[in-house]
Amino acid sequence: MHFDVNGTKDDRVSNVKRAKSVGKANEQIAKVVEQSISQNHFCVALGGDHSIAIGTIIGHARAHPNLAVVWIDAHADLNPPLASPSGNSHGMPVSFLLRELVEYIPKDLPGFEWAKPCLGVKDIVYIGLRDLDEAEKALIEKHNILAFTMREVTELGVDAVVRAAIKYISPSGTRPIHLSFDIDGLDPTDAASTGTPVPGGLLLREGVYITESLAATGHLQMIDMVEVNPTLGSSKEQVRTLQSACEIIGACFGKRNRK
Ligand SMILES: N[C@](CCCC[B-](O)(O)O)(CCN1CCCCC1)C(=O)O
Ligand SMILES: [Mn+2]
Ligand SMILES: [Mn+2]
Ligand SMILES: [Mn+2]
Repeated sequence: MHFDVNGTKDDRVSNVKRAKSVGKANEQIAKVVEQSISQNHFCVALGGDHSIAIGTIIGHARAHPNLAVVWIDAHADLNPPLASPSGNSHGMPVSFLLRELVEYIPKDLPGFEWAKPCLGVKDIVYIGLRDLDEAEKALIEKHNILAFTMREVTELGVDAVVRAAIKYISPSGTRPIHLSFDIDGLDPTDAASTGTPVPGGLLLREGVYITESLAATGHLQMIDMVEVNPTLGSSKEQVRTLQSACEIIGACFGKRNRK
């Protein structure tokens, strides 16, 4: 039995663990992000669970409806609630954001009454994928969602991948960009202190390069830096993970290795 902050029952509903708390928290996050972006701030959301991207992206889209999203992650986070193998909301956020998936979202989810999808499948691109569930593979295939897995990153190289990603989501080069950066998109050698690490990820150097390239468009508006869990791993791994997160956030503000 789980309870929310008010001590009322908050159990698994339609296979979403702690649905009410997750929904209500994201409702607040969306309000704060919308306000911050509307005041022309560059917004940094620190997590914590990747489920916060439901709030950050819906909030950002309220201020900039023409939003495009770059999702850096070992995972697609695309499981509709009833297809999730774990019931963990951090594996679901993208399914709540895509208009084409609205039919898969349970209508009666407590706390999520406010959450309306704000992206089309062409408005998002993945980089770093290497651990997908069956439903996610099927949805990516069915909706032709652009995904550069670690295989493509290795084959094409990070420069070609990020150039292709930017060309795809912002051909005119003027669309507002939201970077949702799951630290587990990086290789565990650079980010071990996270809940679901997966070997064979992006090097920190590649993560920095992708972020710098997005910043160089002049239209990167916001970053989610999520799934950082400094309670996991050795102290050395914790320091390394936090250092990597800071490097990526720093890269939002321009080149790091200035000559
Ligand atoms: N796809 C997973 C992991 C989600 C990771 C969330 B992220 O990206 O925010 O870190 C994994 C499900 N997986 C199924 C097979 C057994 C191990 C867990 C899920 O629980 O949905
Ligand atoms: Mn998580
Ligand atoms: Mn994630
Ligand atoms: Mn992940």
